[in-house]
Amino acid sequence: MFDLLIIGAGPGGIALAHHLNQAGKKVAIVENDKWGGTCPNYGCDPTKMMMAVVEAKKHAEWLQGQGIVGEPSVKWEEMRARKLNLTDPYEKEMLKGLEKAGVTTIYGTASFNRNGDVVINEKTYQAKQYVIATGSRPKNLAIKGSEFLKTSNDFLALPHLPSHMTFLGMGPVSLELAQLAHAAGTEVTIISRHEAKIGHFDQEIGDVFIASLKSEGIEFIENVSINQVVQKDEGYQITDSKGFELETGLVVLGIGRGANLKDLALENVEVAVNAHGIEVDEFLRTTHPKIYALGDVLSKTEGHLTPVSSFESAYLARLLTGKEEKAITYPVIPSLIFGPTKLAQVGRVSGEDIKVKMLDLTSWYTYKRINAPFAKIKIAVNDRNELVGASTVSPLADEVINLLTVMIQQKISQAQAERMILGYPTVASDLEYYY
Ligand SMILES: Cc1cc2nc3c(=O)[nH]c(=O)nc-3n(C[C@H](O)[C@H](O)[C@H](O)COP(=O)(O)OP(=O)(O)OC[C@H]3O[C@@H](n4cnc5c(N)ncnc54)[C@H](O)[C@@H]3O)c2cc1C
Ligand SMILES: NC(=O)c1ccc[n+]([C@@H]2O[C@H](COP(=O)([O-])OP(=O)(O)OC[C@H]3O[C@@H](n4cnc5c(N)ncnc54)[C@H](O)[C@@H]3O)[C@@H](O)[C@H]2O)c1
Repeated sequence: MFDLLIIGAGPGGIALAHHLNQAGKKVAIVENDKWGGTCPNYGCDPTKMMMAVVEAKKHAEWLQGQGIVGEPSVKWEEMRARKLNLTDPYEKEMLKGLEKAGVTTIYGTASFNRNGDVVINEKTYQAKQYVIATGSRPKNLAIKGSEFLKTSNDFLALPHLPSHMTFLGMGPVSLELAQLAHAAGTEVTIISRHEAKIGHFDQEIGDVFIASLKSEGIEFIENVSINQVVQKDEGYQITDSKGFELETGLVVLGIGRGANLKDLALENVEVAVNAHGIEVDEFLRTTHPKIYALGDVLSKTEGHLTPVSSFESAYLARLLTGKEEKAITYPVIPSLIFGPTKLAQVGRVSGEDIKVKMLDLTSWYTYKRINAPFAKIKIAVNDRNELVGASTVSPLADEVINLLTVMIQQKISQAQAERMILGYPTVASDLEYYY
């Protein structure tokens, strides 16, 4: 009998396995695909490894005629080979790490039986407690020809790109993958079923991000709901019910992800789920007394992101080893969309009780240095002049948003920011001038 059996070896499940193993618990972890889960195999890591190439190209282009001679170009096949060499070994390293630490690893699909035990490859396993960390999978569209639609996993596995590609949806998956394809020479169209608006991001700042992609030549089509995909000689024809038609080499889905529940047989253990995933209370407990859940598989508003899964696994490790008694409370969580120009947001940037200002940063030294064409920030402070939120778009938005996240979390006011000395010239040395 194990102390704990974890289903799903993504960032959430693996971190929890290590935490509890180090605490002396007898831990088993089950995986039915790649050890490490979505982030290192199909998500964050491979996409950002490729994005580094696209960023390098753009940074060189921005300095063309100012010292840079010649225009670099991106080759999909080489960029993909780099990803294969650098991120594909993660899977084996993750498995080795678990085995070396003494965690029992089981390869197979886990499901619960009516006794509340877990069955894997027809063998039954028992544990004192179970954690479901099965993550999510891409949603498909229920339309005619949906079998021709590709997922983000399929996109990353393409040996070559067609001359034109279409991305459905306007979330981070479409907006990031579209940039990879476009930089490698493919014409790209992004189709939104509504007006172009990026999820929860501030509309004004989001519009600047969209403008940056449009300036590259990425096409945006709004208010179109595709209802049919038909195979053609050299690709596909997609249509809607109002007469829209587009011929394209490939159609990639970026319309969100749904919780991975299908193999778990949760009906046998009466774990409550809704349309967005598993329901848990503020201690990450499901409706079954021995079963907890964490990560992307949860129905939650905090964001389905790697650091959120990791945060939940650290909390659960403390809870299950008696080091934590309180309910989980999340800190402010930044969200990002990557590219040579990045979009990032944290906290609140609208509301009656806060002061909000917009700064155009393109003339600031930090951005002039790299000749960035798009750089803006919206900053919100409360009546004590403490930062409560920010939304920003620039090539350095990833670094800026993390610094601002720390400042919001620590409730740092302008007076306190002025008393710090930070390296110059960097994004950090701009911080005190944002207030
Ligand atoms: C293209 C893309 C880019 C992304 N980029 C970023 C980014 O830049 N930053 C960021 O923070 N997040 C990003 N994400 C999101 C991030 O990958 C996820 O939030 C993160 O992987 C969630 O971790 P998890 O452990 O909850 O689940 P997962 O990583 O999904 O792991 C769950 C694991 O459980 C396994 N599993 C499922 N069912 C069973 C079963 N019945 N039995 C056994 N095993 C099972 C699955 O095979 C999987 O390996 C991206 C996602 C995608 C798709
Ligand atoms: N940089 C990052 O942090 C990053 C990068 C990639 C993915 N992710 C994570 O991966 C997950 C999936 O991302 P995503 O972009 O696929 O999903 P998303 O939910 O963020 O965005 C989905 C988009 O598709 C649209 N949409 C939904 N249903 C549709 C339909 N039936 N027809 C047409 N359009 C539809 C939505 O309006 C939205 O614009 C998210 O949790 C995201 O946080 C994060």
